[in-house]
Amino acid sequence: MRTLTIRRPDDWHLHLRDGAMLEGVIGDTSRHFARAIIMPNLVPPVVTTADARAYRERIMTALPKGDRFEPLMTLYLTEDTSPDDVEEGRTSGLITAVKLYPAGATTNSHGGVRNFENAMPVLERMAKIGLPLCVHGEVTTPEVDIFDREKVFIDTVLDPLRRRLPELKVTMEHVTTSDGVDYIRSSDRNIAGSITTHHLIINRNAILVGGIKPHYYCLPVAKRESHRLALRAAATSGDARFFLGTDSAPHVDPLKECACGCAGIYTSINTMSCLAHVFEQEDALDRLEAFASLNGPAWYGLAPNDETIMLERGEEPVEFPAKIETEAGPVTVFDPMFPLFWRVR
Ligand SMILES: NC(=O)N[C@@H](CC(=O)O)C(=O)O
Ligand SMILES: [Zn+2]
Ligand SMILES: [Zn+2]
Repeated sequence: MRTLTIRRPDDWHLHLRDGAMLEGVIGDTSRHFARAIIMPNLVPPVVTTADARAYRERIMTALPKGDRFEPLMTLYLTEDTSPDDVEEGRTSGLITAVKLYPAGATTNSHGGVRNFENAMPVLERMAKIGLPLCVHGEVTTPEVDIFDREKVFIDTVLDPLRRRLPELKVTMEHVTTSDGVDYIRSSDRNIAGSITTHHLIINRNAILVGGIKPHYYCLPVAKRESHRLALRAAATSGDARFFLGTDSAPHVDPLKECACGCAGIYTSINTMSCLAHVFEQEDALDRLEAFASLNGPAWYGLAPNDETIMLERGEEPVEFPAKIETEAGPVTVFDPMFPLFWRVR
């Protein structure tokens, strides 16, 4: 049996939701991950430091007894966000990043930023105090094709913003294109990118071939195969600017299996098995630790975890449930469409 021991991983982009869903999913993260950046797109969103403090308490209450897990809180940037509140959140150690959703870009993002001019005072303060901005990098202009929205965002929003505020640290979250990978690679500082588990595994065929498959629909939407290959190359390269952000985003099945299904894929439960499979396929198992456990903390200025986890590759496939049952309803688990042999011991 092959085994691989790595530092305990962290998830640098996670949706835990709230209430019954939070209770139903948090154990799948805390079982393997020591820390996670918690997305603030609740209804209503987490906009102030006080909101984030209260949400953090709800997360800690929902945590299974005995699990050690540190939620790294974020604030949802609006045009009314107060620079002083953001700075206080940072200084008190509560806030790890501020999250930018272009208005209407994705699930629960209607309160996001429409006019960047109005967000400049906060962004300037963040640059000054070294607080990273996490971005959902897609434009929402109706004329722009959904498969081009990441590239157009880089050209028309992200790059101009970074030229205007070169000291701002920006995490380009859930990078899905070779354009995103190239942009990060070509910049010498203050930018990094997270990559999801599922974008390393599926391309857009998974959503559309052989019938419409809502459980492979997420935002940014999976792109063509050449982009998936670019993401794989980036993730397995060891380049410290790329790290894991699962973007595990649970929705109950009725909200996905309908005429207007929500975006989001649930991967917390089998991410480490999927990643070990991908890195093995790429002959890069020795770089899994950098991607899942080292590059992220380095970017966020934190120490890697002291603990380790052991992955082992068995002869028989590991079975994961097709769905998890939560008090909010069933949530379908990401199916990579190949058997998984690696498990976390
Ligand atoms: N990734 C998704 O497809 N959905 C996320 C939102 C997001 O990260 O854009 C969600 O909150 O459901
Ligand atoms: Zn997003
Ligand atoms: Zn997300």
